[in-house]
Amino acid sequence: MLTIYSDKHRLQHGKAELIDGTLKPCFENPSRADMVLQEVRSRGLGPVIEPLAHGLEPVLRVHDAGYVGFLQTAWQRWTAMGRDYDALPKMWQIRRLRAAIPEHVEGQLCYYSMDCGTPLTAGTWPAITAAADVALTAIDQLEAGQRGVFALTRPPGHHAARDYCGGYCFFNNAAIAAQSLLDRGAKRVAILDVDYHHGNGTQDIFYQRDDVLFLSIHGDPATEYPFFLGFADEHGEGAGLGFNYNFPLPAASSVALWFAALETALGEVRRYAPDALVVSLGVDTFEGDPISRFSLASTDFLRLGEQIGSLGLPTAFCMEGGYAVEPIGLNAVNVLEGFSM
Ligand SMILES: NCCCNCCCCCC(O)(O)C(F)(F)F
Ligand SMILES: [Zn+2]
Repeated sequence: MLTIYSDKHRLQHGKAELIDGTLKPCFENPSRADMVLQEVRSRGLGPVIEPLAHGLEPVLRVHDAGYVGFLQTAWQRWTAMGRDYDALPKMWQIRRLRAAIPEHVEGQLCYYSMDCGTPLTAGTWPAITAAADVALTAIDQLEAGQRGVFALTRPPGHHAARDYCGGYCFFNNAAIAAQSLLDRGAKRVAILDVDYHHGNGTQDIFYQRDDVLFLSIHGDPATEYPFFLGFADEHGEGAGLGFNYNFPLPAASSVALWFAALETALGEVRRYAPDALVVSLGVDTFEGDPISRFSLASTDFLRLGEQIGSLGLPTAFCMEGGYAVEPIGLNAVNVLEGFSM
C-alpha cells in the first residue's frame, strides 16, 4: 500500500496541554507520525511519497473562508502583539454572549475554536496545509487506480468543523479528501470514523448532505470528549437525514461490542453503495491508550483492516488519533496490512 507523508507535520508541536489539572507535554506531538512512518518502512508496507501541493481551493470546499483566513494570519497577528508563546483561547462565545465575529485576533481565537487543547503555533499553518495536501495526494492516487492509500496525516482533522478547530485538529483532512472525491466525479462517498473520539467536525460538515454518509464508532459523549455531539439520535438533517450514523459505546466497552458496532456500520456502508470510502483512522481505541477507554489489542487492528477491506471499495485512510506512542505504528500498520490481505 502507498503511503503519503510530509515531514512538515513536525512544524506543529505545542508546548503544553492541560490534562488532569496540570500542564503536561502535548499528547499530540511529532513522535506519533515518526513512529507510524518507522513502522511503515520496517514492515515494507509500500512506497512512501511526498504530497503534491493542491492549494487552498479544496480546503475552502469544506471550511469557512473566514476561519481559513483566521488560521492563515493568526500567528503573525499574535506575535505582532509581542506574544511568542502558543496561542490558546481564554474563553468561548457561549450562550447569550454576542455572536458577532470579533475583529481582534484574541477574540477570533476564541470564536474559531472549541477547546483549549489545540495550540496554534508558528508552524501550525504550514503543517496543516501540508496535511491537507497529504490527504488530497492520497485522492490523486485513488483516482489513478490505487485500491487503498494511507494518508499519514498530522495534525489530525476529524474534530475540525466548518468554522472551528479543536481536539488537536485545524483542517479536517478526511472531509477535504471526501469532498475532493465528489469534486472529481464520485456520486457518493462514505466516511468511517474509527477513532476513539467522535468526529464532530466531520459530522458538522456533512450533516445536511446525502452525498456523504458519515459513520462513527466512539466513546459515548455522555462521558467522553467531545461531550456535545456524537449521540445515537443524530441522524442528519434536511437532505442529510438518514446519512449520519453514530455508534456511541460506553467507556470500557468490550472488543466484541466494538466489532458488533463495526459490523452494523459496514452493513450501512454496503447499503449506501458509495464509490469510495474514507477512513478516519484513529488507533486510540487501543487497550494501552493513555487518554482513551476502549481495549482493542494490536491484533484487533488486523481484523479491523480486513473487515474494511471486505467492502471492496477504493479506500483512503487518514491518520487521526492514537497516543500510546510505542505501539502506534504497529496498530496503524496492522489496519493497513489487514486491509491489503
Ligand atoms: N483527559 C484527556 C482529555 C483529552 N481531550 C482532547 C481529546 C482530543 C482527541 C483527539 C483525537 O484523538 O480524536 C484526534 F483524532 F483528533 F486526534
Ligand atoms: Zn481520538
